[in-house]
Amino acid sequence: MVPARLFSARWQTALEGVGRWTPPTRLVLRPSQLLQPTAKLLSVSCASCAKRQESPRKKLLSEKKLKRYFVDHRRVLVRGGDGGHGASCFHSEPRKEFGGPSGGDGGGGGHVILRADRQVKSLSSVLTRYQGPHGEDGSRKNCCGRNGGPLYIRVPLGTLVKEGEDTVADLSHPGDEYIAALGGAGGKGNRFFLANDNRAPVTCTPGQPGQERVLFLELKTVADAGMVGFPNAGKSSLLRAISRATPAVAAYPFTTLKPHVGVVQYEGHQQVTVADVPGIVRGAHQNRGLGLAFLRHIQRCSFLLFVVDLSVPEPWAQLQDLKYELEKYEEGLSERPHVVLGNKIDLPAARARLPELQARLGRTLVPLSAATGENLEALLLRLKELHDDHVEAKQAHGHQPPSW
Ligand SMILES: Nc1nc2c(ncn2[C@@H]2O[C@H](COP(=O)(O)OP(=O)(O)OP(=O)(O)O)[C@@H](O)[C@H]2O)c(=O)[nH]1
Ligand SMILES: [Mg+2]
Repeated sequence: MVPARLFSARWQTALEGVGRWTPPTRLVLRPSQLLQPTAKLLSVSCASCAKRQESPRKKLLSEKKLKRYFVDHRRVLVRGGDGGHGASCFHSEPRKEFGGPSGGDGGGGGHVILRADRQVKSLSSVLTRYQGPHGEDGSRKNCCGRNGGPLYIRVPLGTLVKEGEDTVADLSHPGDEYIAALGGAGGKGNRFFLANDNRAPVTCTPGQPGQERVLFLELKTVADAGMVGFPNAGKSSLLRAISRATPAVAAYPFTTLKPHVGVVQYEGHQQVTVADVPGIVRGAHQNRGLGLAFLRHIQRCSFLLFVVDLSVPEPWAQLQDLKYELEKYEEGLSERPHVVLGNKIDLPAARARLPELQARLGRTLVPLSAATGENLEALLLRLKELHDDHVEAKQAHGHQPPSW
């Protein structure tokens, strides 16, 4: 309650006789605010003067900065390590002048290996060229050179490895590995060529050069559900409402510049991952807007959540456009199991358009409001249904993803 003495006598007289009056919200002060000046004046508390000790929190990056750190494709030159050369020498010691050939073999060069790692979120940490460790040369006294160890490149889950037009690997599970470049074999020392008819070979062979390849790494976000919608439809707001992900929300188009994945938790530790990808505009398949770069993130999702803004004049046209763009990008993409989320039903204009869209779509439509949380339970239930159907289909196909 606000103490009466806070208002001046002039205010009090002006307000008398007006009837019931409630103070405007900006005049309402919280008790902590009222006490603050007194505490400062008296300065009796050491604690108030002490520097506030807050636990260090991770600095939140703006969406623009995140975009800079988020790299979803990379061209990489990988080269395996060269094999070490074989040695050519002869053993000799007092009283054993001709001890025979004793040149050791060279060590093998190290492979360059791509490994899927859950900790890595984008390809920004991947460099443009990698060289595997070389093998050591062989040496005297039959000593073989040390092998070059493997060089691991950590990549995010859902990385596709392409060479030219061909996809050579798909690293979608933690720990998946792909040998990007083989190390060269080590050369042979002259000891290797010792034979009955040749007791003193001088021949030794050089190590093989490592394999060299140019690979294209492409990241496709791996999530169960993908949110597809025009900019400002409320995709990020929805993801915030149903998961603990915190994508930026603002009233201008293209607020989201990189995909965000949120995890929706259900009872029994069941989890469904949902990806919020940047908004899609008409002509996205021709690379308009941020389109093409992010349509590939949708390609990987098992089922889709079309988000339409019910407050715009013709929401069904938005849905048609979205499906058209997906279909143009990849045939059959819009046919995947999906549900249409009619967002912003808290607005009167949206409520007015709801019956018409409901008549067109029937059960596929889930009207809701990310802002007020209205009908979010229906979305969570449908999401679980879609997920369960997907898991069943996967099991029926012997753990193979169903063909769309
Ligand atoms: N009234 C109302 N406003 C909403 C609702 N959901 C989102 N908004 C508003 O719509 C605007 C856009 O929301 P976002 O969540 O950023 O939309 P988006 O689809 O992620 O947009 P992009 O990232 O640009 O593709 C914001 O101003 C939100 O506050 C809703 O249910 N009701
Ligand atoms: Mg967004």
